[in-house]
Amino acid sequence: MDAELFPRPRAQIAPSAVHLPGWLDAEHQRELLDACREWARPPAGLRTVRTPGGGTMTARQVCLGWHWYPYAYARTVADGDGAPVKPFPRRLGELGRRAVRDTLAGPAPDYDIALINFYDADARMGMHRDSDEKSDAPVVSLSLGDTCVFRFGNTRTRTRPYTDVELRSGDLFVFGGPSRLAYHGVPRVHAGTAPPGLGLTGRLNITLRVSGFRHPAERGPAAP
Ligand SMILES: O=C(O)CCC(=O)C(=O)O
Ligand SMILES: [Fe+2]
Repeated sequence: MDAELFPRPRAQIAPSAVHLPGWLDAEHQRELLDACREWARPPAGLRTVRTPGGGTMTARQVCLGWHWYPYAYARTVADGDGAPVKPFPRRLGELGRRAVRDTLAGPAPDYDIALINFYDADARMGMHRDSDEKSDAPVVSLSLGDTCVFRFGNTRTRTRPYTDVELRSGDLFVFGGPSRLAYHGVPRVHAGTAPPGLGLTGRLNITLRVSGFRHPAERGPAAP
C-alpha cells in the first residue's frame, strides 16, 4: 500500500460494524485482483444485473458459490448465460474467517458466497440490505482499486442516520450482529484514485456472505 502521511485508524461505524483500513497489503491486493479477473471470464462471468422494474445495476457483478440475482440465489446464472455458478474458493473462506477474527468477537463463519462488484467511474449502488441469506453471520467486504464513499446506515430506513466512510484499496469492512441488516450503499466512486501499481481502472468490491441454505428450496423464488 502507498505510504500514508497519517495512518487511518480502525473505526467502529455502528455496533458490530468495523472499518479496518489497509488490511490487505499491495501483494495480496494484486493476487486478489488477478483472481477476480479469472472469475470474471465467461462462462458464468461478469454480467450486468437487471432489476425486476426493468432497470439495470450500474455495478457489474460476478458471483461465486451461489449465484445472486434480484432477489434470490440459484446454482446457475439463472438471469444470464445459464452456466453453473463458479465454486466458492477455499482461500476466500480463509480470508473471510481471518477478516472476522480481526474485527469482531464471535465464531468464525463458514463463508460460501462471494459477490464481486465492478464499478467504473459512473457506477453506484443504491441503499439496500443484504437480506436474501438465511444466516446472521457477518458480511465481509474487501475493496480494490478506486476509493469510494461507502454509506452505512441503520436497519429501519434507507435514509439518515448514516455514516459515510471512505473505502480505499485494501480496506476491510465487516458488519454483523445488530448491524447485519443495516442499509448500505455506494453513492460515489472517485475515479483515478486506485494505487498506481495495482493496475486497475475502477473499483472492485468482494463481498463474502454465508448462505445458511440447507435445501435447494430455501434459496428463494424459483428461477425465471
Ligand atoms: O461495493 C460495495 O462496497 C458494497 C457492495 C454491496 O453492498 C453488495 O454487494 O451487496
Ligand atoms: Fe450490500
